[in-house]
Amino acid sequence: YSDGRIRRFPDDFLFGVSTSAYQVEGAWDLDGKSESVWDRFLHKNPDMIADGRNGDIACDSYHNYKRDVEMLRELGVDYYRFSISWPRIMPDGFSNNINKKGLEYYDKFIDELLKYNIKPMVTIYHFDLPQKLQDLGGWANPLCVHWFEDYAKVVFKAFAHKVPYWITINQPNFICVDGYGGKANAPGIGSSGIGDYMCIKNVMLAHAKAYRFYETEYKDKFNGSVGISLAMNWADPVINNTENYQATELYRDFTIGLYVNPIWSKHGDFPSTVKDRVLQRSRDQGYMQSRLPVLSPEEIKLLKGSADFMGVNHYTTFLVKTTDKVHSIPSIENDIGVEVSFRPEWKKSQSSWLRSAPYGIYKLCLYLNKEYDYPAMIVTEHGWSTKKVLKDGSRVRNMREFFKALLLAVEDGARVKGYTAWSLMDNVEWGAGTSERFGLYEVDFESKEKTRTARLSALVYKRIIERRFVEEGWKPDNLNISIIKTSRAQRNNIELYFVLIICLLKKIFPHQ
Ligand SMILES: CCCCCCCCCCCCC/C=C/[C@@H](O)[C@@H](N)CO[C@@H]1O[C@H](CO)[C@H](O)[C@H](O)[C@H]1O
Repeated sequence: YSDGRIRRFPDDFLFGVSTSAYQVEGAWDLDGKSESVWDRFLHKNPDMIADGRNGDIACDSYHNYKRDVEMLRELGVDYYRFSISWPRIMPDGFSNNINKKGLEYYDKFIDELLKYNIKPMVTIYHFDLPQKLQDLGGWANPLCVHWFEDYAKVVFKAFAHKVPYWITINQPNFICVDGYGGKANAPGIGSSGIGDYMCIKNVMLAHAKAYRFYETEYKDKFNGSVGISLAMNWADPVINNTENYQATELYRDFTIGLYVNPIWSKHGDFPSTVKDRVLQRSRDQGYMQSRLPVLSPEEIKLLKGSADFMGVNHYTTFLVKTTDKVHSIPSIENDIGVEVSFRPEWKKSQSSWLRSAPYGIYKLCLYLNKEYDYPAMIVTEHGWSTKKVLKDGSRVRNMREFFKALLLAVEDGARVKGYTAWSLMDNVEWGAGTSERFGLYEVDFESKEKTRTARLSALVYKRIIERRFVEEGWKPDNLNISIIKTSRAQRNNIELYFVLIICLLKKIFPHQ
């Protein structure tokens, strides 16, 4: 996936970085914010956090947001993807109680971004449900679709005029499979094979409701783009025989198709392979109905076409093979019936689930083009974890190789419009605490100020954004980073002023 040729990023390709509220903001109970499911989960289970650090303070971006914007200016990014915390805006979860101070925080933060021509890309929901709604069933309760719609309405009303890019929901699979099916992520319900599927249906519908609301109320006025971010790691068969090939296709249908099909496929709905498999397994297990809830014709219609872009969160590739291993019953794992692994030669990161296999993005893009007719995509997350180290050569290598494969995919027809590095800075990696560092900037969590320091990867990313191609072997003299150039938007403005001045001069002195 790299033929040695240098490819340039298209002129309209945008670069950004990403974080989420729980992972960076801190101020967990300040200025009227209420408890989220992640606050509750990690407060109740401190032993589950790898290094004991939860999101109570995190990077303290609530107080350090100006420094965060300064870092974005140092990098020279076009946009910043961050999320809004539902319990900060609506402490009871419902629209009857809007926290003015919460809205004010995001308003001044967005203004700070706009001041420097950095476009906000807002994720409306990145895992932090108000605990009060969880007490009513959370995403397993079909009413959560309407609770989320109301929350989205409040956020759109407040910021639609300032925000050009919206992501309704981040990674339904992480919310549902890990949080409702499993116990390792908040809210840790552990209803595998049942609660996870109920949650998936509700989360997908909640997304569609929010999309339709923006489409009706704000699209004409502000012409923003609204998408959804989906976890899309690539999967290949361990050995290319028919059995493993079919198992891999089914694995993709369960991990990618389940979320992509309802929005981007021609006929909408969950993939028939998934519906058939869960129905068959459910019956075998004595259930009278499928554990996967049905989407009604109206719901299929609501979901179909409900996104302006596909947010692709891509980190790695898994190798798939069929298995006799007994997964718990019922469970999604048992419904799929496979085992995953990595090639031993793929470089390890600091996270057990993440190895470097950058070719996966090329294959993923071509797969999405074929299956879903060339969707418009934005890579809304891609990154690499290390220990606490400033010279992060492994992140630089992984990023450069990824870009080469991505550019090849673009040349071969992928409509990828932007790339978002995860993450701007080290943050609270959910249950892993701060033991897995994903930041382009290192954060000193011991310091009161949560001091941020640019890593080697920050300088390399900055250079790629400036030059718009990957310079193999380029190294900075040192790790100093500063704001040395105006952003691309500012440069465009300067060019525009220049043209206007020339026109004006020509008018004043027509014969010169
Ligand atoms: C030979 C040993 C084989 C081991 C194989 C391990 C198999 C693991 C099983 C699958 C687990 C999948 C885990 C994938 C997770 C990512 O897609 C997910 N973490 C991405 O979510 C985003 O992650 C960011 C960094 O982790 C960040 O936390 C962000 O908030 C998330 O949106």
